[in-house]
Amino acid sequence: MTSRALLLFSSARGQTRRVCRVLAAPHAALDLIELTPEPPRYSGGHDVVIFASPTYGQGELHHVWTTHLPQLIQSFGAAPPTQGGLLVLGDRRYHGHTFAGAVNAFHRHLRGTPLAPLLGRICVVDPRENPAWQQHASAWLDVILQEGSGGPYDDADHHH
Ligand SMILES: Cc1cc2nc3c(=O)[nH]c(=O)nc-3n(C[C@H](O)[C@H](O)[C@H](O)COP(=O)(O)O)c2cc1C
Repeated sequence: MTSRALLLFSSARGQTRRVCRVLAAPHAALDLIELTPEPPRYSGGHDVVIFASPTYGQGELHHVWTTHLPQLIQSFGAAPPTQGGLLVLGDRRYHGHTFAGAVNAFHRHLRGTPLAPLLGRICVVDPRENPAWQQHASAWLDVILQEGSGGPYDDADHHH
């Protein structure tokens, strides 16, 4: 049985949407779902769960996450994912003091919950400043998806 992975993202101006689409494109077993102001209806069935948010409001999560995280934690907590991670977008050039502050916000919300393991794999992306963001974030995603499939970490090495 193949395991399914979920990349749940929000985006106010389209950058996080673009990044998530690019990252998800090569992975057929990765469901890409956008979190919107409407209450999310999570149906379950994912072994791997990744949350992605841009940073807004002086180092905070995008408001859609702040609104829905408590309910999402409950929904996912019933059958917590075995693997996961967090993807955070920020802008170091114009928001240096609060750069990628959504990471801290995710920490405040998820620590002590069944989704706390997501805090173990965090990827920060600043596409304007780092032209190599795709390489960096794809490698991060590959590690999570490989772990989720239950295969040994260095399995790929044996196929070359
Ligand atoms: C009003 C506003 C506030 C922002 N605040 C921060 C911030 O505090 N820290 C940060 O790193 N980036 C901040 N950003 C940058 C966004 O996180 C970045 O542009 C991101 O790519 C936007 O993603 P989106 O297009 O998916 O909404 C801010 C952007 C805007 C427009």
